[in-house]
Amino acid sequence: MSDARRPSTVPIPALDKADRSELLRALEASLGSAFSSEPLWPAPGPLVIVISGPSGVGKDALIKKLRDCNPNLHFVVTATSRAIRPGEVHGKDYYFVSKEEFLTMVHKDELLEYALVYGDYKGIPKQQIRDYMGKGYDIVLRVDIQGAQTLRRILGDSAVFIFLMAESEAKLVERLVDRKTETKESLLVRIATAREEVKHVKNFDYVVVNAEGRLDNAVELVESIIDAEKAKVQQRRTVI
Ligand SMILES: Nc1ncnc2c1ncn2[C@@H]1O[C@H](COP(=O)(O)OP(=O)(O)OP(=O)(O)O)[C@@H](O)[C@H]1O
Repeated sequence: MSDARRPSTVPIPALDKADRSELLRALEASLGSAFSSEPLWPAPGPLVIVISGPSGVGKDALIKKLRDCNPNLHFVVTATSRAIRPGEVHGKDYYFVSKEEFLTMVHKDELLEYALVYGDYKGIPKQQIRDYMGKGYDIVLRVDIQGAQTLRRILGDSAVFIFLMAESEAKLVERLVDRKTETKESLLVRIATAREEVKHVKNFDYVVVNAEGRLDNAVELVESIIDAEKAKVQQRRTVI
């Protein structure tokens, strides 16, 4: 502030002699208002983060690690009509429902997005997202590329879209083969689909390479993306 605007009647004590609170009071009096302790910038609102990528790239593996270290993230549990795989837990990995139950959810408009993927339905329950956003959680959605494209149409730029990619096609195929969950037919479909899917990366906001043996780096990069998004001046605001 220029000297011209400062009321000349308020004396500011010498900086090397005055105690801190005396100095602060004098500065306030001199400026004509008390210093506010209110935050200068509002806390960022909840973020919706969409993580996608080809089958076998490591989406589940990455999400498992993210979950361990980020209690403020809510990982949306997708409803699916596919059969449960060994080790999977109902209500944690997916809500495993019958095709009939799934179609009832569709008719009741309870899903943000749904699709038929490799013969099975997968969909995102809306209410779960609303509940957790209301509690201040950031939301993580794990969807295939087709789902990410639909979500982009629905959510536009209000959500953050991250494409998870392997370092090479060869490594992606090795991972799918080593996982031992696919038949010969479904392997071929997934690989052919992955070749097409990589072309959609341009519709995403970020790409994260999940290189062999370097899952931790991919997790750190996703965490950094979330931090950066939280620090943006123009915040994304999602309404579900
Ligand atoms: N960085 C990595 N290095 C080595 N193996 C990995 C890495 N990331 C994931 N994997 C392994 O690759 C396999 C495929 O990963 P995952 O099941 O997480 O893929 P996904 O993208 O969720 O696949 P889908 O869409 O078919 O469910 C798993 O066996 C997983 O442990």
